[in-house]
Amino acid sequence: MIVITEFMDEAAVREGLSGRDVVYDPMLVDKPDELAGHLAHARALIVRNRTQVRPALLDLAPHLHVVGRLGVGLDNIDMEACKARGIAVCPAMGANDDSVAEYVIGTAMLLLRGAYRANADLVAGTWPRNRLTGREISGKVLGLIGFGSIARATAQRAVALGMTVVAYDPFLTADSPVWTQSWGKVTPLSLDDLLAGSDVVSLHVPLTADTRRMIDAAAISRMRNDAILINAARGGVVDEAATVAALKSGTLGGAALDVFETEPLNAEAGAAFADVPNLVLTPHIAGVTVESNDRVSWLTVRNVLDHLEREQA
Ligand SMILES: O=C(O)[C@H](O)COP(=O)(O)O
Repeated sequence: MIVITEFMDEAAVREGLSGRDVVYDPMLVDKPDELAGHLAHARALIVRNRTQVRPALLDLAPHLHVVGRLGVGLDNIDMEACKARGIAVCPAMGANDDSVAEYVIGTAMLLLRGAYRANADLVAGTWPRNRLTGREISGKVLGLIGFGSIARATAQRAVALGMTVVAYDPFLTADSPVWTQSWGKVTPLSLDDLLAGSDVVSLHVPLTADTRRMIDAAAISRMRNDAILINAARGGVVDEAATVAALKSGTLGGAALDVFETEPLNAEAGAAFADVPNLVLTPHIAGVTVESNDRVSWLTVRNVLDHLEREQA
């Protein structure tokens, strides 16, 4: 049986998994008893970021061979526990790169320009033309924290728009070939230099013990007062309270937060973000577009079926 606990492209389920024994319920993640019943028969499990694939879940799935991840973040999956039980984990590598890259560029342009802030004024009949003289993205410095494939897709777009791109990635040496791409160069920098010199800082790191709260009040204080911070990586990498405080005091120019320490953000946690200036909030959709959902879903179907077929051979 293939058990799918969160939403995916329905055509990929219907056509890609036709003839298979499949349980597909986009809300199954929120029905633990039902999920436990299905896990007893599961040979494959397909999840997004909410299903916690921890030992407690794995104990309920004695026949599990493979976990298909409809995305690339693996912080909801205990990789060691899966490895110890011989369960393969297949992330949808590369399939949502373009979606996240477009989100980063889109929110950077939106926040630099400030052009979204006029509706109430225009409706009220005022004409705040001078106040809304925003900034261009061309000529600005984009600082990428982490330089994996999503960051590279973002850098390519930024270079095409006339930005200078710098990046901090402790896993890459200064002589790595990745800094010179066919579309241009990216300059490796220390984290401090990147924070101090970037107009837009975007995060592209997984959530680990090393990256938790890496953008805290001290890191934000190193950034320019007019800088834009974009977190489409994972909540927990950015200190939310420090970001809100900096936006309110004007020591940070703007922020786009797509991911949060607690997801889904409930009304109580959400209240902390009410009336914060120059803040764009989105519900973890940077990696989810119509197109990426299609790519991610079909890639995951292929990954899971390939794995099950290899096991049977
Ligand atoms: O990790 C990812 O790739 C993104 O967060 C998208 O995955 P999700 O749809 O499971 O959130």
